[in-house]
Amino acid sequence: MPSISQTIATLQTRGLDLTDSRLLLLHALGQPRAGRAWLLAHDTDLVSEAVNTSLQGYVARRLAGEPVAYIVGHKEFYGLNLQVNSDVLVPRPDTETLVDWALNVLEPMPEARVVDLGTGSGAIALALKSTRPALQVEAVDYSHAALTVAQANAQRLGLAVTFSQGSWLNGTEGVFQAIVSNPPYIREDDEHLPALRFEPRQALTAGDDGLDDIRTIIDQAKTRLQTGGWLLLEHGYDQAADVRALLEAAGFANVQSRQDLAGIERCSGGQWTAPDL
Ligand SMILES: C[S@@+](CC[C@H](N)C(=O)[O-])C[C@H]1O[C@@H](n2cnc3c(N)ncnc32)[C@H](O)[C@@H]1O
Repeated sequence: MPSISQTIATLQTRGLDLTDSRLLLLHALGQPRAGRAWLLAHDTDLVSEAVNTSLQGYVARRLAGEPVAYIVGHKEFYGLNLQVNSDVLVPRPDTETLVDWALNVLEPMPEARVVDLGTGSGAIALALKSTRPALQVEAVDYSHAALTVAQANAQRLGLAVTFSQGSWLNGTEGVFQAIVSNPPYIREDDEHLPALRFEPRQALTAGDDGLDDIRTIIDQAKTRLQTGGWLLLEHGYDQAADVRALLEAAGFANVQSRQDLAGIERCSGGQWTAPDL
């Protein structure tokens, strides 16, 4: 029987990166909460035949392109361990930029009412609530299946977020101090879609230019933000100028963008200062 360190080395020779190799092995070993330190402390332990059989199944799925988060059933986002399945987008590290920006604009308003549109696994809403417990956080998704995942994450983490089903702001009532969303923004003919085939299509695409949902959200937000309230949107790597133009055309002020971890403008937003329409 091979040891843990030998098994990880073998997985890497088969084309898996080190992080995925460790995550899949921990999953096969029934140690979902353990990490690199646990593996190092047990590096000479032997991997049983039964564990290895499970592991080979996981490796085959990963090599076929399935995200490792779906195989192991969880993903870390903003320091939270979120459970995920194929009903929700796998939360991306880049989306933490949007959370940082929202927390920044909400700094003077610790008890603000804020909504996360298209919450998926609940990632953004739960990150906001866990960092600022006094915020009144709501979250909407069109997908019942996604809401089931998000609600389970909220319950497990003990975070009081209000979830509702609906289409963008139609799932909510009243006005907000901030509206935050990572909506679908990929073009229907985008060449990268095949690589994302394991994730729900309704989480990914938004019309010919990828901006259909962003247009809808901007239009709805105009009557659902308190004066001075912020609309903050994640978008594609080449959409910042278009999203800023849409926000400005809709009457938003202080329109600006934020860069992701790779230095690319991936979030844009503005403040609603015009009179209600
Ligand atoms: C890109 S995913 C973002 C998921 C999560 N917020 C995140 O950042 O990981 C977009 C989400 O929007 C949801 N969605 C798509 N159309 C919607 C609509 N009309 N109203 C509300 N949510 C919608 C999808 O179900 C999906 O969960």
